[in-house]
Amino acid sequence: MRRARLYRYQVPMDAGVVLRNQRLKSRIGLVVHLEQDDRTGEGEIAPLPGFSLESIDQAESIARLWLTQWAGGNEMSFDGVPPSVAFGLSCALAESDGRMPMSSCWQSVPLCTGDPDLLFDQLSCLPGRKIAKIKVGLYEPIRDSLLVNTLLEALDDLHLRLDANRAWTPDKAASFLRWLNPAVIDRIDFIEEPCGLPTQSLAFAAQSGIPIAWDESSREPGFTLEALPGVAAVIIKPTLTGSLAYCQQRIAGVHQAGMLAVVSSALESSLGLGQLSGLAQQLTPDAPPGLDTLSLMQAQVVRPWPASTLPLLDYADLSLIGVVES
Ligand SMILES: O=C(O)CCC(=O)c1ccccc1C(=O)O
Ligand SMILES: [Mg+2]
Repeated sequence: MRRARLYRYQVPMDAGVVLRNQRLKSRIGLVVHLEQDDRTGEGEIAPLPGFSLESIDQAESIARLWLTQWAGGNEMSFDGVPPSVAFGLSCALAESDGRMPMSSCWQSVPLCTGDPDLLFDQLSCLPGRKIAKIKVGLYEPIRDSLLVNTLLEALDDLHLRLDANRAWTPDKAASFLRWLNPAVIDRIDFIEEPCGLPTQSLAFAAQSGIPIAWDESSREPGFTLEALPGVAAVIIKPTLTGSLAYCQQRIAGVHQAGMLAVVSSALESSLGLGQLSGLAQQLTPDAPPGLDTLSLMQAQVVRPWPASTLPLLDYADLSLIGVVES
């Protein structure tokens, strides 16, 4: 017996969540619940506006077609299925086949908003190497340098990941560097996409000695996985990448090229974040994932993230939008 249920959730976001210059008022996604005889599996399909090429409505109709075929007993593939749909469906399938790693540590690199006291609290919960992430490039570069200096000078075992999301011109990147304390530079693990163009980011890495990581670039056509000088890591956002098998293959490729693969959130709900946590534990044990985005939402969905105090939406709180069975 195969049965699939498809649900839609809508969760309000915190007022300040802006993605690519567009305010994200609420997060809309799908939850798929599969049953195969006595085994079940769940997955989340949540295309991210401004990042995913597929819309939520397109994702929904493709998921429906796929699930109808699956429930009819067909052997299924993810060829041509958009990334968010392929990722969510493949996670649900892997769970129902017992192939999905379950999270046991629920770890994430904390996203630091600039309040050092808050960061100290978050870091005290992290076992092992102290590492946090800061978004840069939103204000003047000097403000970013001074914040990085302050945090790294205050905590001598802290390491930082920075994320500029391509915000800097080469001039701005240079002024960031000018105000940075040279003594703390070696505790910046990497900066994601400092400049508008990949070639400018590579030049920044060479000039500054700060390793860079590819995020946006790694999902652009024509990108090749190679460890260019100064490139330390590749960010993998599974919802923007594809099926579980494809993400695994991608991560293996990053490792083979000699770089760090870092699993990261595309603002999934607590359900998807929990699965990403388990995947990261299994596939990238040496690189703590970037999953600290749940606090941008006002509720959790179906499965709780243990440390979160947000209210939990149950299946009864979601809209059931489809059931297919064999
Ligand atoms: O990577 C993380 O630590 C958090 C996730 C994150 O930064 C992010 C989440 C959604 C869309 C874009 C981004 C980004 O990399 O800027
Ligand atoms: Mg980024």
